[in-house]
Amino acid sequence: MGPAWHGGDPALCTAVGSALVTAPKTSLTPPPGALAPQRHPEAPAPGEPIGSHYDQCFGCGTGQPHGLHLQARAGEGVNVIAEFTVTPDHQGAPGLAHGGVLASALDETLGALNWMMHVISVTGRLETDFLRPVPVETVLHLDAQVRAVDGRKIYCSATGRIGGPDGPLAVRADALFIEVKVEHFIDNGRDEEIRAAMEDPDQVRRARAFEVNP
Ligand SMILES: CCCCCCCCCCCC(=O)SCCNC(=O)CCNC(=O)[C@H](O)C(C)(C)COP(=O)(O)OP(=O)(O)OC[C@H]1O[C@@H](n2cnc3c(N)ncnc32)[C@H](O)[C@@H]1OP(=O)(O)O
Repeated sequence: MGPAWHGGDPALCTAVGSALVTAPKTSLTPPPGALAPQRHPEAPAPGEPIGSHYDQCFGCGTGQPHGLHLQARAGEGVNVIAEFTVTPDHQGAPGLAHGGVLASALDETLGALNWMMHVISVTGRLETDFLRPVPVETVLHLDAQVRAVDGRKIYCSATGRIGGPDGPLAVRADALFIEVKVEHFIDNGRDEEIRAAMEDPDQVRRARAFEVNP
């Protein structure tokens, strides 16, 4: 039997060895009817730090010893700004950051946009361009913004520059985040961590802040 083409369109499918990889269900370009993003009235003020959403998060958790310890701040629009210092723990090639770590930094910065809209969303798709090598001890200046919203789909982009906020572009990403309910985590997370999170008043407060979305 031949491959089942995605949506009947052969151009959307790629055969890789004996496996079949279907192209993404949605483009990263917002459709014509998509709406401009709205900054939530209770979003943090411009420049205000956006706290960690979970202290064990690899991207932003203060209690995560192996994490990136990214600290994002609210931007003026529906955007956030963050800095990430590449350490020897983050190497791929000698003296250079691992691409997956840089993608994580972009992903985490994009995730912090949740606070600007008071929406809980998770990464559905993340497309990353690596434009320059990023040496150890570099401070990567990250900027993420929402471009458009279409129902549960949040179209967003992020950049990482070296040497300063206006420095050379080293990495960039376009992403599609999908809005979810808090049950997404409760239903899918390992019981042990879910129980601990639900017994932590700070964690419950953070989850409730996300849920308020008039
Ligand atoms: C407490 C505070 C915590 C706050 C937590 C904040 C965390 C931030 C952390 C940083 C960000 C992360 O790393 S988050 C972790 C990494 N991501 C994940 O684990 C997500 C794993 N994936 C999933 O759970 C699922 O696939 C979802 C939730 C993304 C979507 O599933 P679903 O809810 O059933 O929705 P579904 O109908 O499939 O999709 C809805 C629409 O989106 C489109 N869509 C879905 N996936 C894709 C995709 N990959 N590429 C293109 N398009 C897609 C569909 O075509 C559809 O379009 P249409 O038909 O409507 O047009």
